[in-house]
Amino acid sequence: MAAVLRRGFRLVSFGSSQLLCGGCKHGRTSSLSICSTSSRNSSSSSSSSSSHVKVDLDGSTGIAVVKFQSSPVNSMSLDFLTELCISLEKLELDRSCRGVILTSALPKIFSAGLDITEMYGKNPEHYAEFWKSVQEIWLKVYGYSKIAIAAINGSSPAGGCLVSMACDYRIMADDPRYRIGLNEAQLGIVAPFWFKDTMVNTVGFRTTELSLQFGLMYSPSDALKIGLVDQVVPEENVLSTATETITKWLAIPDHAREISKSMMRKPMVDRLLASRESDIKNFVNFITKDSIQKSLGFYMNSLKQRKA
Ligand SMILES: CCCCC/C=C\C/C=C\C=C\CC(=O)SCCNC(=O)CCNC(=O)[C@H](O)C(C)(C)COP(=O)(O)OP(=O)(O)OC[C@H]1O[C@@H](n2cnc3c(N)ncnc32)[C@H](O)[C@@H]1OP(=O)(O)O
Repeated sequence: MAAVLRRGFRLVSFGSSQLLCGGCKHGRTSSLSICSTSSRNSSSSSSSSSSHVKVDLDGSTGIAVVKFQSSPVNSMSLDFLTELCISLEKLELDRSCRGVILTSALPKIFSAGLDITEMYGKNPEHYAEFWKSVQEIWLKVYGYSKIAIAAINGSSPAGGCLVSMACDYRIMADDPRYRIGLNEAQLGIVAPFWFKDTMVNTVGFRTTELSLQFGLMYSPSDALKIGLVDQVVPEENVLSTATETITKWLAIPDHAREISKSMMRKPMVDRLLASRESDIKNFVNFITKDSIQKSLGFYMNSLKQRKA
């Protein structure tokens, strides 16, 4: 595992094509992975669990279910992102896994997006490390060589929406109280170019333009209308529909699907890989501004007051 973690992003030759393969490099991975528990049975199915992520791999189907379990709202902290990245990397390297379903173990929430407390009141070094882990999860999911399906069984703002969009297919629960979208503008922050491009590639330019400027959050039925999700189903059917869907994808020869995916996504992945450092600098400059810190503080208070 340590060797896997030390390795950076690399290109794997596959016939005449090169596929993307990410590496999760946080430098703080070993202590996190030591905390995880895992078991493997005779049919090569396995389960593992760490504090934020639970993984069940069915060796007979090749399908892994990756559940977010970070109470109360699956906000994406540095630890959460690190664990998720390691789990996905392990599955990517596991020959018995052919596809993953990302979903939540918590009721009503897929993910509350990036953990705002990681972007508030900390020092620039922390912001840089955090942003690097955000880049890594996007690079990992968007450039994933295996099939990735989002089973969105709750609200999914901002970073939650980004991770969903980075998957190959999205199935959302039909509860009208749930919302999904890139709402950054409502927090007084700005989605960076790779968030924006991921959305453009999912729903098109005009819809993204309106969504980003207003920080729009969509109900499941509206998300379906604009193509932000591909299917809306009763909540109790989200996981079974995701399993049926991934089974259809599994009928396609892996190499043909992988190369097709890489052909579509590699230019965007390469763009971020080429500008990671400047993107981190932009983020740190932006997030350390007094006015932005003030907006985030105000937003966090409003979340707490809404509850009171
Ligand atoms: C031009 C240059 C550009 C450079 C780039 C610059 C900047 C880009 C920067 C950042 C991009 C960020 C993307 C993000 O993901 S930001 C996060 C956006 N997320 C949200 O807005 C979600 C906010 N949360 C909610 O709407 C609700 O909490 C939710 C619907 C998810 C759940 O509602 P519910 O009623 O069940 O639960 P609550 O009582 O509201 O929350 C419980 C508890 O959790 C805390 N919390 C909620 N969300 C977050 C979060 N994202 N991070 C941290 N903490 C969160 C909430 O405050 C409650 O805490 P407590 O009161 O119990 O202490």
